[in-house]
Amino acid sequence: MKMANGSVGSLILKLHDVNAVKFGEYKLKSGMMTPIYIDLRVLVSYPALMNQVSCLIYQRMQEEDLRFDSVCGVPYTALPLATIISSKHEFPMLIRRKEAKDYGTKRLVEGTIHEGETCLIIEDTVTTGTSILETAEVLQKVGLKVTDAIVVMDRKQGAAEMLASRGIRLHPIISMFNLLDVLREAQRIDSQTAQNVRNFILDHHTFSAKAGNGSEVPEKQQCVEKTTQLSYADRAKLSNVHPLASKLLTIMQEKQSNLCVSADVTSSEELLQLADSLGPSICLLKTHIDILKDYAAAVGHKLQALADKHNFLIFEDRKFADIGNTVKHQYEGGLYQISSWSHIVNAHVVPGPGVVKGLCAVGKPLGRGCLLIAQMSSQGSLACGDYTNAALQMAVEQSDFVMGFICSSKICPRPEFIHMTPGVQMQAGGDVLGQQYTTPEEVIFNKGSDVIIVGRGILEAPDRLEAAELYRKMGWEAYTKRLGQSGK
Ligand SMILES: O=c1ccn([C@@H]2O[C@H](COP(=O)(O)O)[C@@H](O)[C@H]2O)c(=O)[nH]1
Repeated sequence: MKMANGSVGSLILKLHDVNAVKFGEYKLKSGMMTPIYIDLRVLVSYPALMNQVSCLIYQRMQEEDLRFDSVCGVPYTALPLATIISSKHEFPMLIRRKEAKDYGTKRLVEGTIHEGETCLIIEDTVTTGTSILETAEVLQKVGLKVTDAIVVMDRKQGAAEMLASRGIRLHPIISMFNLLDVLREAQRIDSQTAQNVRNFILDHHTFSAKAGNGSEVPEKQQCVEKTTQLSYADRAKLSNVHPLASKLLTIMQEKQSNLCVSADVTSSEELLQLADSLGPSICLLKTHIDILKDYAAAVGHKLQALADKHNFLIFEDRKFADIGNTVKHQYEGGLYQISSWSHIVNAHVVPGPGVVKGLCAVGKPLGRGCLLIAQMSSQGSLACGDYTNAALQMAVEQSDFVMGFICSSKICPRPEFIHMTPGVQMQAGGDVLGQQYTTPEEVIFNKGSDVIIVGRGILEAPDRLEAAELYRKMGWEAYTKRLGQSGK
């Protein structure tokens, strides 16, 4: 959330005060049962709150520098919000009728329409995003463009992804996870309630990038997608899982380790010594081979031997980011010949799908896999929002080679994808160059990721092995807690 968390935080507490946020068992419009219900219809009874929400919406328009000619609230709850904003800031407003009149003008959109102009949609709450889409389609039918929508509350169940697939950017004021954090911090809810809701949200993502629609995922499919409660072992057996992802999940289960050590050292000897000593504690060894001052071809082969000896995989954090033809050469050739020794590599999605196609041409015949960088741990990272959604879509489209993501939290409901999170230390914080740290518990338990990537937290510890074991145990405990069982 770019906005000052203070004002959003105070709004969340006030919404809770007026019973606009309810915990219990509720049925959504779609029939889906939910442990949390957001009812912003009550806002009309609280004019001061209504004004606060409208101000935050306006603030968001300014921050995002949104360009539009008119606003339209999705009927009915967002109508008064759009009206206040329109009146206060003198933006022309349009009203979408839910049903056309059968007399008079029979219009579906009221107000003066100038074909080709852009209309900004305002909505109160989104789950799937279909209400926004329906309104957008009506506006588009009368010749308007819709590129953006602002929503007060995003339940984080797939609306942003669905709308992005239809060319509409979603700008939420409050996200579900933000709401849970604020209510939990203010002791309005207990940690168990927060976790139940979090798991529910993570497990009930409604957008299927392949289907490309906002319709809710059928109940049967949802069961398969309850990733946070599926064990690594169960996920390893899924029929559509990438063979290397299956191997990694099996290793994780066998070694009770979701720890990837980031071996950011500059001498080959130290790298190999690290791989040998920490090997029993880790599921994955991450390298930056180009920081070695003394690389020789033998290093890759020795790493492979250690990976076999200790049963871990190797992940060269090369972050490919060029056109397909170039990355092919970078992956298989040059000094490092990465494809010959590294099981996993990763890529930025900025070049488009060609980067994955290029890597796949080299890596797939060798049984290698690729992670897409959907988010980054560094402060001010641009890998967020639509960019993250684009990475997700690209992964789904090339899932024969893409096995997961580098991300800060679980971003995809599909259990065949592995989520790996860097920027992990025992305590939250950061370094002077913008790295941001969260704890193993936060990453695995709260954010639903699968693998913690730890570098300096281990490398700078007085006893690296002891530190690695500590991280392994913390990561594993967070995972078993998430599963709701111990030690499985
Ligand atoms: O978003 C990202 C992507 C990659 N990294 C890499 O992970 C390690 C983190 O090292 P620490 O010492 O634990 O900070 C490092 O190799 C980065 O290149 C990342 O940090 N964030």
